[in-house]
Amino acid sequence: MRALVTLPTGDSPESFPGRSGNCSCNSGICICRSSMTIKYRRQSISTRTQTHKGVQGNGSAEGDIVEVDEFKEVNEYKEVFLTGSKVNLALATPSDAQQQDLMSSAVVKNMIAEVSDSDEEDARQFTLGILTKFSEIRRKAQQDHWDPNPSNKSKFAVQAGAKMIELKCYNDFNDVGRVPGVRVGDCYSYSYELLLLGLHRHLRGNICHLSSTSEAARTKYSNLSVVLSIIAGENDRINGEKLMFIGQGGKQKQSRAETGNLALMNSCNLGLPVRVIRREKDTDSDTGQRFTYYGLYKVVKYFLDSGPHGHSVYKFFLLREGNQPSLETMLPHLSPKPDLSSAPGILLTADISDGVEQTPVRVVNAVDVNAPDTFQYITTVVYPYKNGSAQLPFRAQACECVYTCENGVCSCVKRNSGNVSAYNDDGHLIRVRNIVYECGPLCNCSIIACRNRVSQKGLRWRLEVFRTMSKGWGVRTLDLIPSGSFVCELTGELLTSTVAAERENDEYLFNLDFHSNARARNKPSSKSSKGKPVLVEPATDQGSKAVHYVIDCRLKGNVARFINHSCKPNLFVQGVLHDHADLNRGHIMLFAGEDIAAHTEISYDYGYELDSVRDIHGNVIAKECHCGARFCRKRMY
Ligand SMILES: C[S@@+](CC[C@H](N)C(=O)[O-])C[C@H]1O[C@@H](n2cnc3c(N)ncnc32)[C@H](O)[C@@H]1O
Repeated sequence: MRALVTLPTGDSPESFPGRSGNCSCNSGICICRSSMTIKYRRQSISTRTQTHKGVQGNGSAEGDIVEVDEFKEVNEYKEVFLTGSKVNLALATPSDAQQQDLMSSAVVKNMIAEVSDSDEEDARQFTLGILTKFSEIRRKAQQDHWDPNPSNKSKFAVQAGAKMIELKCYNDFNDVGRVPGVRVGDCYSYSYELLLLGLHRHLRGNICHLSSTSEAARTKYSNLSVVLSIIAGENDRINGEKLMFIGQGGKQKQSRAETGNLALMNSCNLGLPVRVIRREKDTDSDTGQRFTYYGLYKVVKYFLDSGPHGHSVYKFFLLREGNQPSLETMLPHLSPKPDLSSAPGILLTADISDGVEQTPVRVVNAVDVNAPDTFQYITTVVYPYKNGSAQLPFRAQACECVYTCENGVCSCVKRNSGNVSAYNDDGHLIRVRNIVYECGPLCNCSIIACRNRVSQKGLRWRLEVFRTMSKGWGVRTLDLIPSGSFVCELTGELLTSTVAAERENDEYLFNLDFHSNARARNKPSSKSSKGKPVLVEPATDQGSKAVHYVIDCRLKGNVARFINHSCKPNLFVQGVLHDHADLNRGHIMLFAGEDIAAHTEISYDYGYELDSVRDIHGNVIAKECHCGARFCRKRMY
């Protein structure tokens, strides 16, 4: 069935659809089903407005650091899963007998917090909420105090981290075991992120431990200091399930059995799990490094050995615990050249684009024996042919800029509403617009250096097509994608709706709804359901008779053809013009609506209205939705 790609319907800041929650929005009308959802929606409005210039409707100026109540959504999750009675994360105080067990190295059960699926989902949302808020405050600080020196970027993280702590927007989970909401394979760029999530509570030290005088140590761990987490760096040898970790000290003198080393010895003797985070160099990361959560390990032995600085050091040998997602599937970079024959049913192809994309797109199946249907992989939209030539849309206007394009100078940038670029200096879309004008093939500026060409440079993030349990194929990201980043275009054959109606299979048809949006825009007095005026787009050079267009990506398409619908999507659609000027045929670009953790399925709202699909007799056709979102509508249409 044909999906209506939900296009932005106004330049009002609330139209950042990745966070639309329980609202279904179409053609400027949003229906929100509960007051709670409306509240969430309002919160996402206010957090997004941080990057806007001028005074917002709620009276807060653009430069304001977010107010405390904007963190309510995050803190509400926190209340539910951290302090609510539903989830018992805290271990009960052990009886004497239990303490004996602890002391005799018995495996401590319950250390991997047993959390139900729905509570885990709450915890996940809480976790992602923290990351999103942190990145929003950090980006805002960076934008306000622009500093061209990349090595100074960390100071904005420090400011943002301090602000998050001041606002009490962090996870205060402070115990041994798994942190709910954090998943194996999650990647981070900043040590502040680890701290705010409660994953590793030290900004510099590699061993994070509970002190022996802490409440938890006194009640659960026999007055012993025990380790919560360690960061394994370059000197530590990690081979998937096995880790040789070098303890503290050993630089100036022999390392001693104290502080972190002692806590690791205690964890070993008590048989307690330790969270392991791997630190690696990563040139793609803002900080030049990446932290990846590898899961829970147990210290199985320790010994004194010669260290890299000539003094003896304590070395700890750790083994990964069972019952955790396998590292091979969660961390594909562990096996850069996967051997297809050794993993039948898991890795089907290392690159479904067959080299056409600059970043390979893997296909994996851990569910059944199916493989994706064959299709032609294309990176740009294909236009229909008539009388032997492609029916190309109107020519785009071009700028005369030399090298790069700046606000107030470039004629393409100026075509955007407000006369300013839609992107910030990091190339993130600042907010959703009716349409974004980028520079194009006729422009004079440099294809590489121009900052107004964000969505035409192909795939940047590692995406993976995977077999879902109930939705066929889906797409997940293998990288953390920051909010506002361009993810991919939806390519396919561009057809008129009349031609598309004759196509047999309509599962991969996407309506381009620019026309109805344009109609809404042409009524200056029209109001969205929230009472905000819909902004009027400047007059366009499109023809008087608008045609409805549809993209069919079944036979020709790209990775976007596998992206599923969600009632709480993490992507949103932004129409972009760069190589032509026809508003009815804008490029369908997908952007991240929030920080998307690695290994998360990516999704957008297909935009169906319920009961809008009928058979030839007029009977409603319903299709179940399996997006699994907390407030799923239960039906796609
Ligand atoms: C464009 S395709 C998406 C990729 C598709 N899952 C596949 O296997 O190729 C759209 C189809 O995917 C399925 N789908 C997408 N999102 C879904 C959801 N939330 N619940 C159930 N099915 C979904 C529906 O069958 C829909 O018609």
